[in-house]
Order: sequence, then C-alpha cells, then structure tokens
Amino acid sequence: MEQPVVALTVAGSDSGGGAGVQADLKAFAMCGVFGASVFTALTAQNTMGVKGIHAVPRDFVAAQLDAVLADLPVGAVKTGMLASASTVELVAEYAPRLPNLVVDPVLVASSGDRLFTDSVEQAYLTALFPHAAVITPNMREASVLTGREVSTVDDMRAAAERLGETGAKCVVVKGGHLSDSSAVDVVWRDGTVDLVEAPWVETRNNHGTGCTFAAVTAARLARGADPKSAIFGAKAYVHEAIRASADWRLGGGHGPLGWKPMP
Ligand SMILES: Nc1ncnc2c1ncn2[C@@H]1O[C@H](COP(=O)(O)OP(=O)(O)O)[C@@H](O)[C@H]1O
Ligand SMILES: Cc1ncc(COP(=O)(O)O)c(N)n1
Repeated sequence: MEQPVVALTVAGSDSGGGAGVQADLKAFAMCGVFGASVFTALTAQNTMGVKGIHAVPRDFVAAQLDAVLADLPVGAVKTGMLASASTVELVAEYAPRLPNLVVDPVLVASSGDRLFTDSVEQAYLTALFPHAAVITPNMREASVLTGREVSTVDDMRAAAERLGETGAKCVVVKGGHLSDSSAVDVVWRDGTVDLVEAPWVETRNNHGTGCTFAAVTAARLARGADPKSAIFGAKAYVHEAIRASADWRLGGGHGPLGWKPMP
C-alpha cells in the first residue's frame, strides 16, 4: 500500500484563513501531500489587515519541531512567518534535520502590515538561507534583504544573484508587485537565471499568493520533483488558484485564493 508523502509548514496562523498555515495546509492537500504544522505565531488578521501578533515562545516552537520530527517522515519543509530573529535562528539550528527546506522570508503581509516583532533580516541572511534548497522573497522582501531598490525585472535579477551569495541553492524573486501587472518571477540557480511567467489575473484576491507558492514548491519537492520543476509547478498552481477565486467577494480587503487539485 502506498504511504502518504509528508510536508511540514513552520509558519503563523492567519485567523482570516487566507494565508499562513491555513493556506499551506490547503495547498499541501491539493498537491496530494499530508501536512504537518508547527505554529510560530498567532495573528489576529482578516482580509483588511493584521490587528495583532502573539508570538509562540521559542521553547514551544522547539517542542513542536521535536514532536513532528520524532514521529513523521517529513519529506520537505516550508517556513513562512517566523515572527522573530530568535525563531529564525532556532529553525536554522534544526535545519540539518529539515529536508528540502523552502524559506519564504515573510516580512510584510499583502496589506502592508509588518509580520515580525524585531529585525530578522540578518538572521535570515546569515543563519537560515545557507541551509535552504529554495528561498522565495517577493520584491519588497528582496529589497529589504539586499538594501537596494527592487522595482523592475532587472532589479529582481540583480537581487536574486546577490541572495544566491548567501548559500541558498535556489532563489526565486517573485514579481507579483511589478507595476506593469505582469506575473514574472526570476529564478536563480547555480549562477543561471530563468524567468518564469504566467498570465496576469486582474483581481484583488491575492492574499496568500506567496504562502501558496512556497507551500506548493515544498509539496512538489517532497514528492521528488527537482527544484526547477517544483517552482514551475508552483507557478502554474498559483495562477489556477488565483483564477478560481478571481470573482469572489470574501471580506472587504484582499480576499483569499481559491484551490484546485493538482496531479
Ligand atoms: N494577479 C496575479 N495574477 C497572476 N499571478 C500573480 C498575481 N499576483 C501574484 N501572482 C503570482 O503569485 C506568486 C506570489 O507572488 P507575490 O504576490 O509577489 O508574493 P507575496 O504574496 O509574497 O507578496 C508569484 O508567482 C506572482 O507572480
Ligand atoms: C500568518 C501570515 N503568514 C504569512 C502572510 C503573508 O501572506 P501573503 O502570502 O499574502 O504574502 C500573512 N499575511 N499572514
């Protein structure tokens, strides 16, 4: 009998259900992967914004990681909102036991609200990225992490190359915030750069795009895909999921993505 493939998300809860652990578990399920979850923070959040953050103490994040890793055959790990530098460093300590590590360095929500309680950039750059199979900053995060403006595809390419110097094996700078409304992402791997594109969908429902992109990448790595095909599959999935909810009116702000089972 075929046994389930397992992926783990280490991320924050979105009480509105559109992003964070809730989005990750939905994406894992759509990819046919069993999802385990380690919570790093609770957010009081809806489609309009983040009203509050309650970070999980470091020791209890560790306790959750210990429980999952001692019992389940985790094939890939996705990190999302890690909330504090201390949690970023903790995950880095566990990294040798975290296969196919996809790091989505979540710094701001789509509403523009901050999702961390202190300065986490340095911890990402020096402690966690060197262990990552794939990192997936959006343009704003790439700008904060490199200290340079990132507003064009050329800027995204330069940022991806710089972030590749941290030791991350593969860097995706996501272009969902390009001013010309094109869905172009830049993928850097082993010194070469590819553009991955999908048609732009005109919608306000983009809450959870980044979480879903990284979760599908991890799910596909857990199922044995190589990084490039995992990323191209994630791009296709996010496009379909945005299309599925493009006409929804759920909440007064940035609504969530829909879903679609993926072979
Ligand atoms: N309206 C859209 N139509 C098509 N693709 C989109 C749209 N918005 C975002 N994407 C895609 O979703 C993925 C996540 O990107 P982005 O929105 O930049 O991430 P984040 O949620 O971290 O800000 C990228 O592949 C991006 O191109
Ligand atoms: C708990 C949590 N984690 C992550 C995000 C980022 O969401 P997005 O995918 O829209 O960038 C969020 N808004 N809330």
